[in-house]
Amino acid sequence: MKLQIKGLSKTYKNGVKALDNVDLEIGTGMFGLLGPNGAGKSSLMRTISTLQSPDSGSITFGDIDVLKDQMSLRKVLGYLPQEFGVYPNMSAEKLLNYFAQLKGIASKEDRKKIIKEVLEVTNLWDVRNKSVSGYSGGMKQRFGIAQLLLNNPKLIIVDEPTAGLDPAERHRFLNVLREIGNNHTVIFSTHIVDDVRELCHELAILNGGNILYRGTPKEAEESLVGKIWMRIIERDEFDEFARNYNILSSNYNQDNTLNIRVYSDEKPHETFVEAKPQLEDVYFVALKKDRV
Ligand SMILES: Nc1ncnc2c1ncn2[C@@H]1O[C@H](COP(=O)(O)OP(=O)(O)OP(=O)(O)O)[C@@H](O)[C@H]1O
Repeated sequence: MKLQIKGLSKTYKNGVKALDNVDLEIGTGMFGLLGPNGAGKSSLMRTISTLQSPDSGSITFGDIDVLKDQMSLRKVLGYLPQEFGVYPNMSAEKLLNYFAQLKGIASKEDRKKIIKEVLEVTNLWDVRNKSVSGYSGGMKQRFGIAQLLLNNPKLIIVDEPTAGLDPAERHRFLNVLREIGNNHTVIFSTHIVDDVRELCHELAILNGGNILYRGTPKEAEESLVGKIWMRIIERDEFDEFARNYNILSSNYNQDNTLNIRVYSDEKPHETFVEAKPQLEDVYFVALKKDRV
């Protein structure tokens, strides 16, 4: 089912324009919403999830008019907010049983079946008898996915789920999402470029409430072929290079030198070599252009 967002705007009471005439179309699969802190990702996610209202615009999911018929959307929605709050001292299995009852799954047999399924999908089956309050950050995030899968949602929204996870936990979490993305519409917000590169077949870059880019990661990278240039400089040369070139990113080498990546339509200087564009370059170019 397709999610269609048109002309969505939101200005908070303090005058911050969090969403500025956002148009976005999202189909089945993993969709990445990439943007820095404060870009408006959570505002967009909360609006789609019917937790807050926009000032103007429309949202439809299939034939559901999301802003008018919030209940219909909630029935098919699975939402994992940025902060899930505190978990009680209860085993994962018991807690899921409780959530399943809240979600109206009346038959004990049905609950048992779906709970087994969601524990297996999220790789928590072996630790189902352990208390969720004692889970690691990554396990808690996977539990968050398990609970939202209970009512078999058609639209899944996860807001910055990998923030604060260690690399192994992040990897495990992304694998779970990848599995789910095969047959659901999943919107996944993050400020981590690698999350999107590894996982999403389509992405949008959001900043200042505006969509700066919309397409596939591959198209995004191809759009910068011949425009990304690299060279190694000394650390203390950085300021001078920053004045003369459009530096997108710089990384330290072990010997105190820096690798810089520069955006330019032409070779900026004979000392630069052409680099293969990466999604991270696309992200920085979009943010830089937005600032000009
Ligand atoms: N309830 C609110 N009242 C006032 N301003 C808000 C409110 N919620 C968010 N904002 C502001 O709106 C802008 C967008 O915030 P939002 O939380 O949507 O961004 P985000 O991309 O999710 O960033 P983060 O990752 O930091 O949460 C920010 O400037 C934020 O300070």
